[in-house]
Amino acid sequence: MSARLEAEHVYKVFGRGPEQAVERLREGTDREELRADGITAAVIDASFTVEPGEIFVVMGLSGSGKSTLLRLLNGLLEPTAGQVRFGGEDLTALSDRGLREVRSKKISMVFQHFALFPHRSVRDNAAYGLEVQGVPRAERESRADEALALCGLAGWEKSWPDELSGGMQQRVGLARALATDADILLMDESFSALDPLIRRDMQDQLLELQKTLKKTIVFITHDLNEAMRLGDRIAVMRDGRIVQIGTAEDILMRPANDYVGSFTQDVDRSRVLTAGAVMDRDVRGDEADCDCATASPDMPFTELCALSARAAHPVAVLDDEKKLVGVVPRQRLVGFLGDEQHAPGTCDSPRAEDSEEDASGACDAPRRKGGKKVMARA
Ligand SMILES: Nc1ncnc2c1ncn2[C@@H]1O[C@H](COP(=O)(O)OP(=O)(O)OP(=O)(O)O)[C@@H](O)[C@H]1O
Repeated sequence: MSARLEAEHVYKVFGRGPEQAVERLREGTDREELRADGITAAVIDASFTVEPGEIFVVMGLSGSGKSTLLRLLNGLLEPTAGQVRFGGEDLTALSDRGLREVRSKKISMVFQHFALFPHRSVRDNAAYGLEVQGVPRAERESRADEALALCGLAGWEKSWPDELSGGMQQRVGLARALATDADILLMDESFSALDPLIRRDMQDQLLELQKTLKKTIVFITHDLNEAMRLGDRIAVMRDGRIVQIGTAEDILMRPANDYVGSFTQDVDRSRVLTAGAVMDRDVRGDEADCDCATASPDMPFTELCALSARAAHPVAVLDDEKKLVGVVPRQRLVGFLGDEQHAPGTCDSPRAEDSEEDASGACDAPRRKGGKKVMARA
């Protein structure tokens, strides 16, 4: 069973007088002023909740505080102020023994450099966390083999790490984390050392595994594309502070400030946006009621484009109960592919209505409400 992970007003300050430094930060002193005094505010007032089964990505440039935050979450570092709770239990209040217990049984880490033992077989590497827990050999080997199979490594159990490619070695790292059946997976730049194609493959594998495992995952990365691909939600860090928490669409379409906006400029929007994000929600009730193909809110942008190209009118977006929740005129799709952060403006020209229909095949709409055509409103 996964558990909720909560950080509440967490600070981590390195250097002399950390508690006083936190007070100064609370009073408005900025990080640079503290740095001039030889004090580093690595994490400043971080608050968030990671829900069970969620992939929560922490994204930021080098030095923004990601790794420190991760070490606070797994109890390797103690916060200077604030609380980290895991399944409701305050990690900061645990004894050393209690903390070790939580760390070995409930939290698993996957690192960037695979941290495999070269003189242990793949199976023994995958079983390492269980060995630390004192699980008997036969059980740990069968659990390790199961985890390896989940990660696509069935048949490699007896191999040595150096017989495996980088991507496969990282799969062993992932299998080791999964074998312990920990509730929380903390992944620190886990795929950053891999070639782009293998990295993408690992991202797919993680997303696929997560569909059934539903772990609580915190994934650290400096790559926004990776963050957007993996994260149910993304926290963007800058200079120790979390400057925005949101879905990929929130970050892309409603960046909290120019800093976040500047990150999103190179993002391939077509990979991130969905029908729900781009649709016009202002449905008026005079939309087509025909047999043309419709979209669901989570339909990927590229699929929506294909649908729109075949449609004679704006694509209707229906929810699970087949209720109309929005429409997507073709012009709107084009607008969202640019770097505009807002929906395209309204056009009052009566000719706009015709242009969409002219550009594509006819709709044989047998049932148009009140005999009206679908209106292109954007
Ligand atoms: N043990 C420490 N003692 C002093 N300063 C530290 C310590 N650990 C981290 N820092 C400082 O805290 C700040 C945040 O570092 P952190 O490693 O958390 O950033 P990061 O975003 O993970 O960067 P990177 O992606 O390069 O690992 C940096 O200025 C770093 O120098």
